[in-house]
Amino acid sequence: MSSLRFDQVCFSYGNAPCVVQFSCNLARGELVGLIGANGSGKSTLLRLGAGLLTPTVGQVELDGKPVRSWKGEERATRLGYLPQSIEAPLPFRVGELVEMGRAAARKDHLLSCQEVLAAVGLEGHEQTPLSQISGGERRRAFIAMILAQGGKTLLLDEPLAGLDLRYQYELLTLLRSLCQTHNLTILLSLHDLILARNLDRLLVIRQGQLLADGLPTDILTQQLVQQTFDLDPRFLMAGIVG
Ligand SMILES: Nc1ncnc2c1ncn2[C@@H]1O[C@H](COP(=O)(O)OP(=O)(O)OP(=O)(O)O)[C@@H](O)[C@H]1O
Repeated sequence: MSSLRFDQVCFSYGNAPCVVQFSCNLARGELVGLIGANGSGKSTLLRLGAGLLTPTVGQVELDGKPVRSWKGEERATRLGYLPQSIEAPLPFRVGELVEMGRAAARKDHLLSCQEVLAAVGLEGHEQTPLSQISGGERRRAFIAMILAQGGKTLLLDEPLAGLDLRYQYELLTLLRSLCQTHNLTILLSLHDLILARNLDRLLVIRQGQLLADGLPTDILTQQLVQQTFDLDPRFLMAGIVG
């Protein structure tokens, strides 16, 4: 059974179509990247996956049931969602944020507070106010909260944005090991095609439609990248495509 399934999903903001007949199955244990130009619909797809938006047509299923039919706490124990923007002023400390994630977790949650903070490189920062850490550190604190929540399906909107190279690779390594050892399903949007080559599978979208779905080494061709981003064919892509 797939963990998350999009079945012929369409979505419009008002009269403007944003997602067009999008279908895919995400299996347990997969670390999947979502690639596309600005405005192509990545965040919208992740919000549909999290049940924060309702498809105009089609269905999104989480663990075999329509995602929105899982109620509040039940959904929170199954699914973690990291929004793209986490700018809200928060009068909390790092440890309190992580505890909020744990409050939603089941008894058999995956990782302790200490473990998730160590995993994102914020050990010893439990008492630090969120207002006193950098943007990249704040993103890592939110990722720690989502890991503490213990859901088996994670939808992460640009989790690597604003992280320096070390933490980008450390976070990817952590996410990969969670997929392998705890059978998590992770769908994350990203813009860096070199980092994307480290994922198990990529979904490439253009104007809300699925252009390609497969292994990074198979699908990241010069032609696909040019089509995805409307690039001038003379643009040099050494190191980006396989
Ligand atoms: N709340 C909204 N109301 C109306 N239109 C929206 C809304 N949110 C997004 N859109 C539009 O839907 C389209 C897809 O937006 P979305 O944020 O899903 O793209 P994205 O691929 O995540 O972009 P980016 O890479 O810039 O984050 C864009 O044209 C955007 O303007």
